[in-house]
Amino acid sequence: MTEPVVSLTNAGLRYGDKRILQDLTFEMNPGDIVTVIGPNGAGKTSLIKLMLGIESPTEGRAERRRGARIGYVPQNLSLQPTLPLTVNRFLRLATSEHRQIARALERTGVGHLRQASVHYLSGGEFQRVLLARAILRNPDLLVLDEPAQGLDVNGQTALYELIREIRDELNCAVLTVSHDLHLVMASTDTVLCLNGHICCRGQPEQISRDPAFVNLFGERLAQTLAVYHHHHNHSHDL
Ligand SMILES: Nc1ncnc2c1ncn2[C@@H]1O[C@H](COP(=O)(O)OP(=O)(O)OP(=O)(O)O)[C@@H](O)[C@H]1O
Repeated sequence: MTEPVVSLTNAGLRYGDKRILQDLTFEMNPGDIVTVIGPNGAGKTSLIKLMLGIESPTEGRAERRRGARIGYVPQNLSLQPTLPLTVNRFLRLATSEHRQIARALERTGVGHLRQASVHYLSGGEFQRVLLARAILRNPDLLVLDEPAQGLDVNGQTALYELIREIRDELNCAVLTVSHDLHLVMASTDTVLCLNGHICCRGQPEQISRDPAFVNLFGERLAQTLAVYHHHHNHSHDL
């Protein structure tokens, strides 16, 4: 059996007196696509911090496989607007390997933007540049915090398809945080429903019938989502 890329065992997190996360036990293995959903303040970003090792659990354990490489696409990244910065130079902050940069940009469909200014990219283009940056070193775990924010429906679908293709090629584990439940239901293998603790988890169809999910998101939404899960066998251009 292969060792999980990252695992949490009864992990909890407190900030001072405030308990943010408790009793989290789950692991990510190569090829897994897991999406974390939950209301505002549920601890989704805090969970990512535990997985990335930015925060240490105040209870239980968080472990990463020795030598595991992690690629991270942040929720938002503000770049100093007065600083001239091309896409190429932005990625060179992460690696000096020209070939890696070219390959990653081609892979995410924005090879033609290499000399463009990062300040003039559209939301969808910038997300793809961030994704290229995250896959520069062939990560074992790709973590994306609301990657489809601000994209239109076609852009979101295309981005999720791209993430799935990258998973197939790199055989990495993918952990995503998303607020868009419809998209989640259509594009992930496993949903982890978080509200300080793991309320429920499983395949999208299964989850949408789980009482804990219905309780958290409401009957009507759960019913719409139950019929939403389907497989994409076609692609959408940006
Ligand atoms: N460094 C910190 N110190 C104290 N409290 C914090 C800290 N970081 C987060 N929190 C609190 O932890 C809780 C969970 O925050 P977190 O950002 O993980 O939630 P989230 O599910 O990502 O929320 P959202 O969907 O709104 O982005 C919030 O109540 C937040 O105020």
